[in-house]
Amino acid sequence: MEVMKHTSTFLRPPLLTPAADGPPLTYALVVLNQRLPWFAPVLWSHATLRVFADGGANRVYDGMPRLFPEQDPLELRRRYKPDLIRGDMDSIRPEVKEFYSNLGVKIEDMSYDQETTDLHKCVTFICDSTPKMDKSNLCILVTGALGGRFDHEAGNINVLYKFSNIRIVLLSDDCLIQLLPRTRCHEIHIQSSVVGPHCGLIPLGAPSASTTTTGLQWDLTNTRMSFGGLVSTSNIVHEERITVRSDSDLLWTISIKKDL
Ligand SMILES: Nc1ncnc2c1ncn2[C@@H]1O[C@H](COP(=O)(O)OP(=O)(O)OP(=O)(O)O)[C@@H](O)[C@H]1O
Ligand SMILES: Cc1ncc(C[n+]2csc(CCO)c2C)c(N)n1
Repeated sequence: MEVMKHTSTFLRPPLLTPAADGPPLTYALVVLNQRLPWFAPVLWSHATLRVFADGGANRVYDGMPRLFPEQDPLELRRRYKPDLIRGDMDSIRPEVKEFYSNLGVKIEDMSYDQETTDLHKCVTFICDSTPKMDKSNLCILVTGALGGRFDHEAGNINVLYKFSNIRIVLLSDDCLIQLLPRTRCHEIHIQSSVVGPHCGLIPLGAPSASTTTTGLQWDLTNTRMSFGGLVSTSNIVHEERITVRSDSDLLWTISIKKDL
């Protein structure tokens, strides 16, 4: 079975990122409508495509001047200009919409679609603008995806399952989540300066009859996992390299260090 490697190098400034830490990935950033994390500028500098989901535009407009209080707010807002604003446009403020529109940013009102979330709409755009052969190197980073309203959180996690062939990382201030598809063996390289030690493995889509891990304090060996049975929470990374193999798709979560 093919090995899929995972790293969190996107949380370190690009200049500090070692070249051979993992597969060379192309990053896209989606900003959702929750408070901008303080490491958003680092994610921004890794990304080659940046999309604001509806009210996510307000969060960058308000949040960047808050993160850099000594800098000119107008200059900051011009610098952190997205490639697209997409969504059903019920949350972006009129003056924010006007500001980005005047900068020439395309603003796509998709209010005709009340079946899919704004995150789904943004991920669809990123996939559509990435050539098929490059999709295996694509990694979509999503800020504001966790915490807050539980229906939104569940909807955001559902996007991981809907696009299970794409690397998508959901981020909050405190942790990140990604899907480990059952079709691969997984090697997770821990950058202990930015993530850990708390982690978890969660069989959210379906129970697992057999999951095996290495590198964790509480490793699993052909273990059954399910809701109502065992779910691995508050586990601890013990080694720099974690391996996971399962007969079911699993959610991997790891804490983000407070002071990177
Ligand atoms: N509290 C939250 N927790 C997690 N994700 C959120 C939260 N609020 C917004 N999001 C994410 O940001 C996206 C954009 O949110 P926004 O509020 O702009 O539009 P919306 O989806 O129409 O929300 P609402 O249901 O509040 O009208 C949402 O689709 C969701 O993915
Ligand atoms: C069963 C069901 N539940 C909720 C919605 C509502 N909804 C789901 S995604 C979305 C867009 C949010 O920007 C909205 C309004 C629906 N369509 N179907």
